[in-house]
Amino acid sequence: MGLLVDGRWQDRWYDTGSTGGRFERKASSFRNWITPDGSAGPSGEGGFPAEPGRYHLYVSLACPWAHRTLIFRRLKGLEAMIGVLVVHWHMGGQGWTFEEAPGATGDRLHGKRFLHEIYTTADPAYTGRVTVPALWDEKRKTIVSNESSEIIRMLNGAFDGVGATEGDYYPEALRPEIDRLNERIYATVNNGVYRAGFATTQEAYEEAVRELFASLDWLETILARQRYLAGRTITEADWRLFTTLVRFDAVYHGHFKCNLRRIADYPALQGWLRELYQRPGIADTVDFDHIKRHYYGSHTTINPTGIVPLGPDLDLTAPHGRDRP
Ligand SMILES: N[C@@H](CCC(=O)N[C@@H](CS)C(=O)NCC(=O)O)C(=O)O
Repeated sequence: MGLLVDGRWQDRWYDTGSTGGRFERKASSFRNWITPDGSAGPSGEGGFPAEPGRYHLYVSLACPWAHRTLIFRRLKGLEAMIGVLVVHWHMGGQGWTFEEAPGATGDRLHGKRFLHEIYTTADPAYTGRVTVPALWDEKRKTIVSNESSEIIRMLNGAFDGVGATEGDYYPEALRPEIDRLNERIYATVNNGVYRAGFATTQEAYEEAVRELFASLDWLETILARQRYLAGRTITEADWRLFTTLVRFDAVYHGHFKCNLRRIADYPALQGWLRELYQRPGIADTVDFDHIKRHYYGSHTTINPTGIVPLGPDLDLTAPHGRDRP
């Protein structure tokens, strides 16, 4: 685990010393947008038009943020238009690597050994963390974006004119509601599990866990009365929550000590989780082997032995019982 400083790799764990033991996630650095015609998006510069075959996603199958982008690539039928490169599940002293492993692809595009070499190809003087997902432009040889929340918006809309599957997961009419849901879910659930797991003081840990379970209780009440988070239609808000909850009982409950309750203890959340998991093509994007080995094996400050637990026995293929409008 480490980061790049002026284009040079340094092996360092997160610094929580200056923040009272709290883990604070840094903002992503590459913030350009693919748009239908290459005009500039909400941030960054223009020049990234939607073109089949031009862009590739660097992902880890373990990572919930990268998982969002794999799901949107599948939902929008972009498999033939956007390539995928999968890193090895272990994140060690050199960060993410392209070492061979079942389910990893290696760097078929550039033949690099480490993901940080992709970042320095994009920007030789890059300073910052080397994270997945990273959306690569093979034409301009740069990273378009390494911010998952923005990559899924691009995949949702930018390729519609060049043959993407129909479907809008961020429809105009529901945007205020989706934004409201995302805001709380990001802070207390998606990032909340990391704030709990990477906390280095009791106080910081407890604060994160209390907020996390208050949010899960709130989400349970929403999903007990309606099928999806924003109502009758599935939206981006559901998929963003899905990638955290599908990992919850397998890793966050044990490894990150988020153990007041399991998702299996929440009837509505569990049914909703199963329903999303059982949607066409989604189970193929979930790799529990990479997920468990990555978390338990890579975070040596939390789990020094690197032992990966055998359980739990998850049953995501059981009937979900949510066939109502
Ligand atoms: N805000 C980013 C976060 C991405 C992120 O933190 N990915 C993790 C893997 S789950 C990573 O690559 N971490 C490496 C590091 O922090 O050095 C996004 O949503 O795309």
